[in-house]
Amino acid sequence: MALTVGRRPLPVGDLVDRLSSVPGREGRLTHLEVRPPRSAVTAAWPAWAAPEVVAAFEARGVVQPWRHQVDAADAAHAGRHVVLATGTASGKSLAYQLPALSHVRACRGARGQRGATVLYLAPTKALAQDQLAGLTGLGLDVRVTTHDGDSSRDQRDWARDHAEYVLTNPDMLHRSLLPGHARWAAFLGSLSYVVVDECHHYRGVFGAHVSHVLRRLRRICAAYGAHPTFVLASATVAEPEVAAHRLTGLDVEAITADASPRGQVTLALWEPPFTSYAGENGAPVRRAASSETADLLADLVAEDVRTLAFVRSRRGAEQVAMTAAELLAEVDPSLPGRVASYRGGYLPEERRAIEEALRRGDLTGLAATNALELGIDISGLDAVLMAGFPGTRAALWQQLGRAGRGAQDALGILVARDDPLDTYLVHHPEALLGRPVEATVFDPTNPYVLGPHLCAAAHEIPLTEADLELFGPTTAPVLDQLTAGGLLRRRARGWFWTDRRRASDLADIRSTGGSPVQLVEAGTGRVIGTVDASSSHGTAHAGAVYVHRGETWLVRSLDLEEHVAVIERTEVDYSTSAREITDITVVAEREHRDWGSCRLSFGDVDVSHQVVSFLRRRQPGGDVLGEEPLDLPERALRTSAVWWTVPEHVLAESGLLPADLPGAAHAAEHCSIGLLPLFATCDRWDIGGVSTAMHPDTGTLTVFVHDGHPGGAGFAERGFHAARAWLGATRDAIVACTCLEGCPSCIQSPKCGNQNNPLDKAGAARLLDVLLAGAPAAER
Ligand SMILES: Nc1ncnc2c1ncn2[C@@H]1O[C@H](COP(=O)(O)OP(=O)(O)OP(=O)(O)O)[C@@H](O)[C@H]1O
Repeated sequence: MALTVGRRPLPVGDLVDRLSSVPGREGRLTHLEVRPPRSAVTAAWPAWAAPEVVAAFEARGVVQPWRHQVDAADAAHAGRHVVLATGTASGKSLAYQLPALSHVRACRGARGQRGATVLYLAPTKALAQDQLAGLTGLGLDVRVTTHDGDSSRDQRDWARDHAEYVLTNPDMLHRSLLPGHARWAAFLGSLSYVVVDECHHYRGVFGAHVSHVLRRLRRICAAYGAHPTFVLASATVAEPEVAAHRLTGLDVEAITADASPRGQVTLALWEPPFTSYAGENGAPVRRAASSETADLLADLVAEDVRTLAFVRSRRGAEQVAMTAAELLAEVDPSLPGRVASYRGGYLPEERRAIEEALRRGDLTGLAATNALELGIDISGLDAVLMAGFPGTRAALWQQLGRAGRGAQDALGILVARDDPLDTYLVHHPEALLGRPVEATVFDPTNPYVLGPHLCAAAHEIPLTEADLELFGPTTAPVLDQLTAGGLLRRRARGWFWTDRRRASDLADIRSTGGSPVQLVEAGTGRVIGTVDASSSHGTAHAGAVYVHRGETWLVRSLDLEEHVAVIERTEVDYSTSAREITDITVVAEREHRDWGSCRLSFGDVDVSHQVVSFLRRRQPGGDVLGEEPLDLPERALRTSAVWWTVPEHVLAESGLLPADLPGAAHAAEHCSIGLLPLFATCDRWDIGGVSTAMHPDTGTLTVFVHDGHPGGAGFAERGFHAARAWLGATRDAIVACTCLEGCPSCIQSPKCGNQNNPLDKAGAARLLDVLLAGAPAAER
């Protein structure tokens, strides 16, 4: 029932009362969900487990394993592929470490020679480091090491020639182990287990890439006579058998009954109040989730509650930490030093130092982006703040799981951002809490993803007809395209890679869009941080304001060829936001449904984007101070989209005036983009949209929502299949919003290229009514 804070137990209920009863905070708490504690169900250690491995776990405080750990370990030991989908801190590591370590030791030669090997894959380097610490902490004589971009040549050689247990990531598998398989033959030929940890992370385009990397791994292992057992783990994956099958191509058994003990988990839903500022077009504006989170963070740190605040953007994380520190300084000058920020783009040593300070308890509060999200075992945290819904219910539980590990109680507060999705969720807790986490969405047949992996596979070992099944139903046509394009050569024995380049370089599995842009200090040449290539036009253009660890920098110039932006320290009272224009053409409709006279379609589109200018906005407040043009190249994208059209005669009968149509379509598009993350496992920034009262390709009013990745990521397709529920929720969100003309909680979008103009709230509701009137009552 109580958080342990210092030596004094602090009941979570009292804490929430204290936070919400501060004068002026009335009405902010919209829902309080309390999940009761649960006690453990244990089982006996399996008879096959090596006694010394059991003893090592016992020495670490595991008196008896939990039921699900034994079930999963038994399945893996018997050679059955298994996915363990139980909660955070439910001891998933033990479930695969027990069979893996037992097997490695059992297969040793008489003189200790390596007999069996294990490959552990994590989506981040930090998580692999964490596993390494856990494994070495067992004190067993097993040769274990990490293999990642930071490993030295000696470490890599040792891993290949001697290690029994290698901890790495899909990127290294793709770029190093698989292309260099001949050197790794002994390791891969004795591979018995492949562990895919945090497997829910492999979604969207990244998921599709990793599914092919794993198929390439299976193929190379088979060539060396190995058929490893796959163990997948995730605290937050829906339909685990389906997701695991799609990821590995194998039949996988799911273990989902969590037998670990859990403390009480309390989740508060919190909505910031309206401010006195007027937003774009005079809209009422709520207080920023980051400002509200900074207040709560300061309150919790002042109470000595160890708190992690997850903030969506890098800039937001900086701002939350800075503001909380300023607020704390007013209470006690010793407190500001107990708060810090953490995000991608910091140098690795800075990140390690902050993680360490949080572990040691030198820091009480940390504002972080999801760079800290995955599985990093920082225990003893009491509370997690989320400045904005983290995009998926899976990520929400994952972030909340950072608090209260073990049987300790935990508090989470989700602070709504001023957007349609968050507003909808804090007022519809059942949409957030009453449903299982969403299925991971990705599309392994995407030719933009499959093609480069087929080239990489052919480079590893020439492809034959027998490989077609492994890579899925679109393999044959994609191979034909690659052959016609001269990338592969067809010979009697199969498909060969004959190019001089490394085929694995063709696949950018993290979709970074190329090399990151380095932010270099003018004068000294010191690298301050990095920005992904894909976001560089919008955030590192000349004139952009960039915040790094509380310091403000101004971008002097951006060199896209050299991937360098030159920046200088400055103090300014404004922020910048880029404006982008987007155009779309239909390439092919793949599927459609008739909704009365309206039509819902899914297919391929060409999207072009260009950042054309940027706005300076006064901070605080956000008033526009001015706009400056930019000369940046257009970027083209062939991707998937879902779109809907309303024919002219329906519009004529709808009561909507022709002049209202652009604003109605635009508003419906914004709100539907805002809500798609509830139905597809994506976030708002993974998708984009275009709307028009008259599109040349359809001849009528059309609203498009498209994936933001080449070849599509599966999100728009999901929207097409869940269209009835998705567009119904869109309509409801617009109608339920209490604003008059539209606001960020319903139809205004923070990434609108047109400064949210025109928007017509009532028109959007009418348009969606007309569209939904023809929709079938029930759809999957
Ligand atoms: N049967 C057990 N009894 C007691 N403690 C256990 C047991 N199994 C594991 N633990 C401990 O529980 C903690 C969490 O384990 P672990 O990190 O493997 O969880 P996890 O399920 O992988 O968590 P996450 O999903 O958050 O990464 C560890 O400190 C581990 O030593």
